[in-house]
Amino acid sequence: MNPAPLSGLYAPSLSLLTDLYQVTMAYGYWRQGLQDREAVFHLYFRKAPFAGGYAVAAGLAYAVDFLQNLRFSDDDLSYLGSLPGAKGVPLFPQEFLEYLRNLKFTCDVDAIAEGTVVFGNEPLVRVQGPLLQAQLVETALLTLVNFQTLVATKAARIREAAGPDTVLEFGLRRAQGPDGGLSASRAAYLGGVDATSNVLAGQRFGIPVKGTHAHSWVMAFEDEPTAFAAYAQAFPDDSVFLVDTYDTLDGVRHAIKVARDMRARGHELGGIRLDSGDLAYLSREARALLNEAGFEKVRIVASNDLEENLITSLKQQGAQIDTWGIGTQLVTAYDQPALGGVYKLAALRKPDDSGWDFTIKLSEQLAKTSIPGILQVRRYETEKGQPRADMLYNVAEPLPAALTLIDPLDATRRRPVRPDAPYRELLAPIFRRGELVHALPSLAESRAHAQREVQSLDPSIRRFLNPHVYPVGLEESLHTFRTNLILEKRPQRPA
Ligand SMILES: Nc1ncnc2c1ncn2[C@@H]1O[C@H](COP(=O)(O)OP(=O)(O)OP(=O)(O)O)[C@@H](O)[C@H]1O
Ligand SMILES: O=P(O)(O)OC[C@H]1O[C@H](OP(=O)(O)OP(=O)(O)O)[C@H](O)[C@@H]1O
Ligand SMILES: O=C(O)c1cccnc1
Ligand SMILES: [Mg+2]
Repeated sequence: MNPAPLSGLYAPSLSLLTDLYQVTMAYGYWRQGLQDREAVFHLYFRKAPFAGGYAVAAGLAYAVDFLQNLRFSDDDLSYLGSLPGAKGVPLFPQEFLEYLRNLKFTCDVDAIAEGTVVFGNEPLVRVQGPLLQAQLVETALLTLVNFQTLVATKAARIREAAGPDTVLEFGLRRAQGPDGGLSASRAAYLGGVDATSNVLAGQRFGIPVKGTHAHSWVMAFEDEPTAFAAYAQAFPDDSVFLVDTYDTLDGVRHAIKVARDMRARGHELGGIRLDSGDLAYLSREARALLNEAGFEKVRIVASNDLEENLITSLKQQGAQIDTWGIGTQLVTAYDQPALGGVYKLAALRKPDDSGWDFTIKLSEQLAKTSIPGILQVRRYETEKGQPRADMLYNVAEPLPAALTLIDPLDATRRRPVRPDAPYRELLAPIFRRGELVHALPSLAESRAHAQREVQSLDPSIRRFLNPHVYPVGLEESLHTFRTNLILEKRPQRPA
């Protein structure tokens, strides 16, 4: 068989996109007769990435595709059946594989919409259903949501720095492989860039595709003016010249010369691109040369290892750049290459069906101790829609009349909730008993939602340096329950 490594990469029916231990646990649960015990898991991260104040949720559309197509094919089952245990006997017996063959995803899934701003400890996805199934999907959900949330957040930061300028994503060549490149282009667009150079992402997701040309184009001709003229011949109305192959300001002069010829033929040069040197100085000089020659509308594109802090600095230096091309730093989330999202068991139906056992993972660090319950995130907002504070609460327990938020890391930090405070609930039903019950928005709609969401945050939470910490609290009765559960589970050793 000749494997076609790319063709299936995004086919969402990747039922073996998992860690082996999910399948071994599934078999173990099945042997114990625990496969259908109702369980609740939450997917959440603990700290916003890039030392920032927020994250932009992304990846849900991929997760939905994955879950909708969760079915073990004959190929999947024969592969699992071929796995040997230590003594050479198959790791998984045939009866279990038959069980998997008939397995249908029947869980309830609630999730926060893509593009919504989210904070540490908030479940982005909640899965409730048969223990075996809810466990089995852990790894896929994490890999689909972690990376895209990370890149969407990076893109939102770059958008913040660029303000109204155009931002182009140029990352495919430096991405973490083809999947990294494709899902990064999607997440970057969701998070706020305007277009991508990645043509496959354009085709698959409808993202606008844009680009200039490389240094090799200039090097392939006898001199720079000839190269520019040749490009203009091919693209009389869609040319952006890369001017820094030999000498940037000479390059600008050559671009102006060709732009004059273009204008004489009824066409206009779109822009020039700077890809090295002092981008602040060179862009100012280039702008002056272009304006003097009557080319005020020719855009100045900059690229070269840019990211949000450099963009901010260049703007402070008076750079005359109106289009930012960002590759490596964006698609690899260079300064924080992974979001540490986790998936934790938070509730199990009691064996006699008389209610829930809420479960907790203890840790030496309170920050890593999980939150028990069947959680919902309630976002309190001002009348103008500015988020003020989020409350995590257990939907399986009645809410008291008077609500207080308690910081999960410092129980002395409390905020009473005004009884009339407007709010919205962030987790919305996506699947009910395995059926999709939610019409997913288009990528463009999620992108517009992300822009509104980020803009609605107070600037103190959006800033890059030591952002203000957005308040996320546990509802008081949840806090009390969790504290008591920690005390109950933690061994009390005598001093
Ligand atoms: N005015 C500026 N202030 C701060 N950083 C800048 C400024 N101009 C450029 N930079 C950044 O400095 C870094 C190094 O720029 P430099 O011109 O040395 O590029 P380079 O990688 O050496 O160029 P080349 O790609 O031609 O080798 C890049 O990340 C670039 O974005
Ligand atoms: O810098 P990034 O944000 O990753 O943006 C993409 C980079 O890719 C291209 O050149 P490449 O890096 O391949 O060659 P160069 O470094 O010689 O310009 C382009 O000219 C940018 O510099
Ligand atoms: O179109 C461009 O200018 C481009 C595309 C990919 C990488 N760097 C630049
Ligand atoms: Mg480069």
